[in-house]
Amino acid sequence: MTTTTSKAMIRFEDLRQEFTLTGNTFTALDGVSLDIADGEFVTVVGPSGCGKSTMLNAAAGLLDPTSGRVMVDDREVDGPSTRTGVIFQQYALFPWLTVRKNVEFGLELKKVPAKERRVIVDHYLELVGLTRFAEALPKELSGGMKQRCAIARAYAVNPEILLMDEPFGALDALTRVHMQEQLLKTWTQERRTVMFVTHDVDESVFLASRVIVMAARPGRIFKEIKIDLPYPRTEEMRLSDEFARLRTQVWEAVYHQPGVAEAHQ
Ligand SMILES: Nc1ncnc2c1ncn2[C@@H]1O[C@H](COP(=O)(O)OP(=O)(O)OP(=O)(O)O)[C@@H](O)[C@H]1O
Repeated sequence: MTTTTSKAMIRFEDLRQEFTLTGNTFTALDGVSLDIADGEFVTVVGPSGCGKSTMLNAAAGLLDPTSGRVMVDDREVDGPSTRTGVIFQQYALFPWLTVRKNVEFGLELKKVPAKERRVIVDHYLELVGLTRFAEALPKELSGGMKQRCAIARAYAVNPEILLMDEPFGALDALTRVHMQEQLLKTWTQERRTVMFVTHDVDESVFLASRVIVMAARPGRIFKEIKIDLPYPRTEEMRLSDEFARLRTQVWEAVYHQPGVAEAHQ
């Protein structure tokens, strides 16, 4: 399926990704073509193993495509870039650095002056609720707190593109909802382009202006669902009939695909 929007920030062009394991070649992605517009918020959902992370890793420049390519702002992706912030579910922090120093790390690399760094770090620590833990080491934090620290670190360098792979998966339900709201708040203010992989159908609908549903064997785009709910998204919206209708639509596209029910029997 090909989707064309006016100005693509991320463009997948007929991407095919094969992996060879113990002599067997496996096609993780086949014929993936997709445009994600500048400033757009796209979520990617689909059954386990359909290639969601592979697609995100290709956009992050962490893979060498078998054929096809990924373009960012009309340039072929051939490795990681500072324009792109990547947040994984299990994000490794530097264990020897405090929370503050972890968040500050990318800013030091970018040679941001110390005074400015402090303001930025304070802002993002507050955003993720870690102000009181600024001087703690990662080993002193819970899993959810570590993840929030990783998120603050990625946001702090203000990348144009955020690639997020199940970033809130390890958080408790309340923190997760808070982080979704905060992510949308920063996105509406700063309009980064976001590609967000999730297993959670509610999350996919709440965040996105477009949900991409993938199918497996081989991994490919199965359906796109436009989410016409206005921003800012509110708690009332989550409980609305329109949200319920969209959630059902995405749910059916993910779980009523041919072969999905059988794969889980
Ligand atoms: N580096 C790799 N080497 C070999 N196989 C891989 C590699 N990365 C992914 N795969 C395989 O490619 C397929 C797609 O994996 P991927 O992690 O992209 O799926 P996913 O949709 O993100 O899955 P999940 O929802 O379970 O996280 C899987 O069958 C996986 O085993």
